[in-house]
Amino acid sequence: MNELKNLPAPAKLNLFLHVTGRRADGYHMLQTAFQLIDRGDLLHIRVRADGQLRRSNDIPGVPEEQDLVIRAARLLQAEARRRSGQLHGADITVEKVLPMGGGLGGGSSDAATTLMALNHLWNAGLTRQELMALGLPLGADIPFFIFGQTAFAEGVGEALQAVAAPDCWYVVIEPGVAVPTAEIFCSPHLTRDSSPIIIADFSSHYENRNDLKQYGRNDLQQVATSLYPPVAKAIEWLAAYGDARMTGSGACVFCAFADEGQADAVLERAQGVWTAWKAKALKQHPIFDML
Ligand SMILES: C[C@@](CO)(OP(=O)(O)O)[C@H](O)COP(=O)(O)OP(=O)(O)OC[C@H]1O[C@@H](n2ccc(N)nc2=O)[C@H](O)[C@@H]1O
Ligand SMILES: Nc1ncnc2c1ncn2[C@@H]1O[C@H](COP(=O)(O)OP(=O)(O)O)[C@@H](O)[C@H]1O
Repeated sequence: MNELKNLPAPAKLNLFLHVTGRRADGYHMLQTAFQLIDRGDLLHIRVRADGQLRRSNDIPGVPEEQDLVIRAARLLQAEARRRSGQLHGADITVEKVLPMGGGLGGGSSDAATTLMALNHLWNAGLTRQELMALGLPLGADIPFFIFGQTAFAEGVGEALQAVAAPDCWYVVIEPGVAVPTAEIFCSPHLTRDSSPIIIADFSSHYENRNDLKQYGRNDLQQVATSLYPPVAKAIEWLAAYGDARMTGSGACVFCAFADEGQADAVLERAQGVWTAWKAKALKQHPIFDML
């Protein structure tokens, strides 16, 4: 096999996100729950015999050399060469569906899908753990996408444990602004001292409830909403239907619904007001069934 088409790179939602401290290097310690959803980018990959790595399409605002997909492929190419002596190449097409700077982890998910697919196509033989470690320096969310199940995460997001979360639908609003992650973490107004929780608190919250009131909060939300008023407006609008909150460092906002019909009803009201869509919670990364 030398080609894989329609490879899924699903989005994530941060069901809650607490900032518990700051490391000496300035990076923030987090506790979060990552949820995969059934909306995402699509990748097409074809192996090249000449050892070159190329992106086959243009992504406005993301030059080829900065694309996380190409950077991830280069890391794996070097590691595979170290192990087998062979120089592999590929052409990679990325069909972007997810907004950039949306807190949906699109770039990280594209990179994770690239690592998993190329490991398979090149027969590079890295374990899942090795792929997670390879991806981490490119983005803290990449290990989660390779882990591929709903997860409780600590550290900067790389210490992962599988957890059960509600089987539900989400309505997601794209407020129409891109929020740079660094700007939120740099803010002097950011709360950085949330008390650490234990994983059982998160799990029992969902076990003991019939409603979909979400666990904890997103500590990045206050800073993001004060810098980006459309994010605040989207939360305010969606909060009429449930517990609305921001994912990651924003800008996207989401709310959980027990069934698809409820999500459809909210989407109908959003028409003409917001760019919004629904997505189902995924139990597992859809690429696992393809490789
Ligand atoms: C906030 C989260 C939550 O899932 O997701 P997004 O909203 O970006 O999707 C992630 O932790 C995003 O991690 P990552 O993807 O590595 O963030 P980057 O955009 O590379 O980080 C940009 C900058 O934000 C700061 N940063 C990032 C993560 C972190 N735990 N502490 C930080 O202080 C650093 O200054 C870093 O240089
Ligand atoms: N393949 C890619 N897709 C999206 N963004 C990318 C990609 N490669 C690099 N980037 C850069 O990463 C930034 C963050 O994008 P993204 O991961 O989509 O958002 P977020 O981190 O808010 O979830 C973008 O603004 C862009 O500059």
